[in-house]
Amino acid sequence: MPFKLLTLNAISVKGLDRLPRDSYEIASEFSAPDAILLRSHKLQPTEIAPSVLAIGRAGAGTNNIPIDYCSSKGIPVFNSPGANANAVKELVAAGLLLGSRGIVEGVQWVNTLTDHNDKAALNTLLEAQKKQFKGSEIQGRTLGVVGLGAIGSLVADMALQLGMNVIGYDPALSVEAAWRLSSQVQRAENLSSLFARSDFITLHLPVLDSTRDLVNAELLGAVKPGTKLLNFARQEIVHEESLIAALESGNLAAYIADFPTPALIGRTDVILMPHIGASTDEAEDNCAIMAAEQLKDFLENGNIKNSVNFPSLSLERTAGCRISVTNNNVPKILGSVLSVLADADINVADMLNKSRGELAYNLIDVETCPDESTLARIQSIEGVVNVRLIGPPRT
Ligand SMILES: NC(=O)c1ccc[n+]([C@@H]2O[C@H](COP(=O)([O-])OP(=O)(O)OC[C@H]3O[C@@H](n4cnc5c(N)ncnc54)[C@H](O)[C@@H]3O)[C@@H](O)[C@H]2O)c1
Ligand SMILES: O=C(O)CC[C@@H](O)C(=O)O
Repeated sequence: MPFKLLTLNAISVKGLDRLPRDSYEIASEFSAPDAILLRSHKLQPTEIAPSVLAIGRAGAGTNNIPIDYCSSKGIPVFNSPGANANAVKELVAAGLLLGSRGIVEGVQWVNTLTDHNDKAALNTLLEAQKKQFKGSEIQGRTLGVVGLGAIGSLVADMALQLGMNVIGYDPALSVEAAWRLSSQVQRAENLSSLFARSDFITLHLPVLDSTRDLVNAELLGAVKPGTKLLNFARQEIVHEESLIAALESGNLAAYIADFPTPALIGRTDVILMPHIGASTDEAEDNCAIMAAEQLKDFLENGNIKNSVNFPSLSLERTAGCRISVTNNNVPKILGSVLSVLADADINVADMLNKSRGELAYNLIDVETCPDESTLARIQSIEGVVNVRLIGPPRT
């Protein structure tokens, strides 16, 4: 039986092509899909049918997915870390320039000059008026980067190459991200210090309970007059009322962001883009390919890579059947599962077990495929969230 993949956004064909159509049916409507692939669609628990085994997010942020609900049902959620980082980095470069030169206002003004048919007169007008659109250069200015993961580290490098000084803050920097980071990035001890020392501040962290409204009145009150804030992460990270107050006080000179809201649209001190940070051919392809391949390896082999709620785990296939078991991360459950297999005279050929937070996940390769009643006995063990029989390896 082919796997049924429900897509809830337009997904790049290059990604979908990683799923051979003899093994995968792909559609935007299914009553009982095996997996869901989406981008920014705000997924509600009621949209996740009991048949769903996994969810793939073609992108970085997973705040549009009810992660706790998925974990409670034993559904791994995958994302595509880094796959759209270059696209966002390039838009941040544009944001820095749009925030420091009169580009937006200048282009808008030029577009009003449609009735000026005389070239020489037009030129005289342009030369007389261009002083309105004067800006300043970013070279030599200080950029504060909040979050130094896939995007933040590329932005930091790009800013150094443009001759900026770069200060970074990331309290949970991974070892790999630290290796990627240039030694020229100065470390801020805390956010207040980064906000107080920067001419431009750019946000590259996820929205979590701990980061919602992180940029608040206190931090915005600490900025130097003329500071500009860039937000290509998520609107929820910035407390909107405090942002507007900081703009109105004149302390914060501009807000350049990828997340329009009714209160911000139309302000002259704000430049808003329609969430296009990842909207490039390359990023859409990269994200879709990564998400599709991760879903495929999970559906066909039970392996897990780049999940935001499950441990990473990959076990090379042996010839026979594989069972995956998700359980609460408490003692004795794995022992009970193995006892059920032993009672059914099923020999284990290989196995791997890992945990993350409150969940544990096991792959068990067996020499004979368990029948329905053996699987039902495993499912009935207290603390087992789900059990799945994964057929022999697909060729
Ligand atoms: N505008 C867009 O279209 C677009 C595209 C891609 C990503 N994003 C957003 O950007 C975010 C970052 O993406 P990424 O690919 O760099 O993710 P990432 O996971 O590689 O990096 C995020 C970094 O933020 C750090 N962090 C977490 N909490 C922090 C805090 N309180 N203060 C400072 N740093 C903190 C983490 O330690 C991590 O290093 C995503 O979660 C998403 O919301 C937006
Ligand atoms: O899919 C998109 O267009 C946006 C993705 C972006 O917000 C992300 O978090 O990766």
